[in-house]
Amino acid sequence: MTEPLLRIENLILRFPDPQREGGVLTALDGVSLDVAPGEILGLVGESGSGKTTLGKTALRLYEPEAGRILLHGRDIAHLSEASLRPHRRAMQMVFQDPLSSFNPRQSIATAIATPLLLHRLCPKAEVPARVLAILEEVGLPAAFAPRYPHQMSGGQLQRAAIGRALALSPELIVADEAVSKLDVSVRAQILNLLRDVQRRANLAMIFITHDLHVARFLCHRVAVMHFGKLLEIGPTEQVFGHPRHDYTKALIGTLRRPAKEGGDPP
Ligand SMILES: Nc1ncnc2c1ncn2[C@@H]1O[C@H](COP(=O)(O)OP(=O)(O)OP(=O)(O)O)[C@@H](O)[C@H]1O
Repeated sequence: MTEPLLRIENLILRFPDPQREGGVLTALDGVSLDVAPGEILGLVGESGSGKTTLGKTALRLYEPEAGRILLHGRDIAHLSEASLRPHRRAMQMVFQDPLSSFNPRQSIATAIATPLLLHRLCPKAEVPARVLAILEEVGLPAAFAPRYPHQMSGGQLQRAAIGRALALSPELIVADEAVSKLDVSVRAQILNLLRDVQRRANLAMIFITHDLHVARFLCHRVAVMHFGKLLEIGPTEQVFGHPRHDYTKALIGTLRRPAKEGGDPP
């Protein structure tokens, strides 16, 4: 078996409970999983089940209370910010709302160039050409380079956000509801783009979604979360075709029901 790129063991993370003074809310309750190089792992489950918290903790945007986060076998769960720095480049996140993930006063070219310069990934003189190559990779013509975030559509901005993450040649991307705010017509294009770039770069991806159609389309394996626990994990067709838990069965049952009028499109 391939060495996992990322191995998560018994992660526990609690937040203060806003409903009960002094109370805590267990967002991650002993979660363990592996992500192989080049694998897309879907994280599904209802709102509040802990998907985003797990994605952010895997990237060490949160520090877990207990458990291990092994990146290439090295435990990064409790590293200091300074010790984490060399690992940060390898792990990138793409968020749901691309507009709020860009600085409104920075052009797209600057937004992509800044991390390239910060991480000294290419000589300064080559940065403009590298930015254009990245834009092309994500399907944006060079004319977009000088544009500002408010001058672009949601789909175009999400392309730029994917480009900005790819610029750092990461090994793992956590995509958190990366297509759920986009128009249905654009959603398929961005999903195809994610799949193409993932294949080209043999990237590993944790793809967080509440949309089971999307998970089925994109992911090699799927993990189902419920109240901070990982209920089941397996190859996508196995989880969808032969769910083990009643909760997963119920969740998947909703796939077969027609979409409610006015509800989210598939
Ligand atoms: N920064 C935070 N501070 C306090 N509580 C939080 C924080 N982030 C998440 N929580 C709580 O932790 C639990 C898990 O939230 P999380 O956002 O990880 O779930 P999710 O499955 O990603 O939900 P959604 O699909 O709505 O984004 C929820 O009860 C949430 O209210």
